[in-house]
Amino acid sequence: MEKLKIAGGYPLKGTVRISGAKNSAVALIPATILAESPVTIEGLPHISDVEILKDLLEEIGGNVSMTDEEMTVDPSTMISMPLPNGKVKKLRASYYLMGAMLGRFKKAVIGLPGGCYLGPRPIDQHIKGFEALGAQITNEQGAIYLRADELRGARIYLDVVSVGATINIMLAAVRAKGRTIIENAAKEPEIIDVATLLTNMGAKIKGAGTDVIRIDGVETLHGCRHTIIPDRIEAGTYMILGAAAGEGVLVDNVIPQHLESLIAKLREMGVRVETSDDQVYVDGSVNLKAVDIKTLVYPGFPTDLQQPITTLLTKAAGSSVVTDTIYGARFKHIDELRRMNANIKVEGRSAIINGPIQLQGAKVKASDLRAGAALVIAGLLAEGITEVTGLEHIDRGYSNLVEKLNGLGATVWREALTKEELEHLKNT
Ligand SMILES: CC(=O)N[C@H]1[C@@H](OP(=O)(O)OP(=O)(O)OC[C@H]2O[C@@H](n3ccc(=O)[nH]c3=O)[C@H](O)[C@@H]2O)O[C@H](CO)[C@@H](O)[C@@H]1O
Ligand SMILES: C=C(OP(=O)(O)O)C(=O)O
Repeated sequence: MEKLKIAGGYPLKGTVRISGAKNSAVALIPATILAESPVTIEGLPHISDVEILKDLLEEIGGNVSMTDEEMTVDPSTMISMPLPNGKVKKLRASYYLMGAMLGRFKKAVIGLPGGCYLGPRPIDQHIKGFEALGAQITNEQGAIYLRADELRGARIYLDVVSVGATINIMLAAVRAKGRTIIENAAKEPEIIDVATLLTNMGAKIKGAGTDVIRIDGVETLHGCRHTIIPDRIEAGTYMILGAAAGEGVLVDNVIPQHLESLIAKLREMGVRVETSDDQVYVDGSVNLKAVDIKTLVYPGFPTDLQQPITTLLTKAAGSSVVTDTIYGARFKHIDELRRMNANIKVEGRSAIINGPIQLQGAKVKASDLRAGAALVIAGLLAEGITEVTGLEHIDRGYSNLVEKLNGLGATVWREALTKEELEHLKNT
């Protein structure tokens, strides 16, 4: 096991290229199960979630080859192998295997998913959707059993706007008989990306990216080639980093429209942000103003950037309130930021940040993926050396992090944990 060491205080400058979107990749890879000939996905990020999903597709008999950022999946040899335990537990998105395997095989057994602990992460809306399509579902000893004699299109109203449920229902419905209508659907760019792949595979989907999606089921789907969208959360993280410690950071391979809520907030704080077709330039060498932020479904401010922007707000003059309406317990990073001298308190679903404060290097632990991003930004801003453990979370979602940061002029490196540190981590 390793830790990340960061020598803080160096100004960041230069260009960083954004990788393919994790939250698309984790749905696109399971979606390949639905085809009957090889599917190639280009531009995948180097992250552990992609590796684990590749292994899971192989476990169910798929033939998967991967070269750098390109994965080709031949799903023709796959079988409906039960996956009650093991790697499915390692990531939240293994729940997309439910929709994809149900669509292709009309049955699936999938262990209840893991992923970052952000408070309760129910899947009742996914289950409601599958049931509406005609599946019988039981929960036995921590695994979900799904079976259908046939899947029939249905009208499904989501009680909460959920990215996961929207995609999962779409995956099952593309091979159901007749028309499915998902109402109150989520509108995130990753949903459009998955719908684009499915459409290239021969599915008939209209309305992805709006709150009503219509799907006309088809008998079979075929292989195709698909290029993934850039990761708006990775891009947002580097934009925040540029605003925190940057003297001109150019974020390349990004769709600026996906980040309008963040761009608006950075400008409100006084940061200079310029956009072009596929780049965003951020100059943070200004005095920052406090702002209030509320996370919302897309196109609102993303919950996945709530933790990183909290670190930036420690540098802003005044009192900022950050409220997470999606995951109200996504505040595990706050105690760690306090250890670094931040003045933040949590009240209910909100963090109240008082600044400006000079952060100090410390030994901190990432409890989840975006907490990790928040602590890395803090380390870059802090005086002295910061050591971040819990890298297994960061590795789920940030492709080539050390190389990208050092490319911007940071001094960051990975080091093996000592025996004492390993022992200490086991006991905390
Ligand atoms: C709307 C939103 O911001 N979604 C984010 C959420 O997606 P993720 O897919 O995890 O969450 P959903 O979009 O599915 O859920 C949104 C909200 O609905 C609730 N819910 C969801 C499904 C369900 O069956 N029942 C239910 O009550 C969740 O608890 C949550 O409060 O986290 C991902 C990883 O951090 C982000 O990439 C997504 O952008
Ligand atoms: C929490 C995240 O991922 P997951 O839902 O896959 O745990 C995230 O992408 O911020």
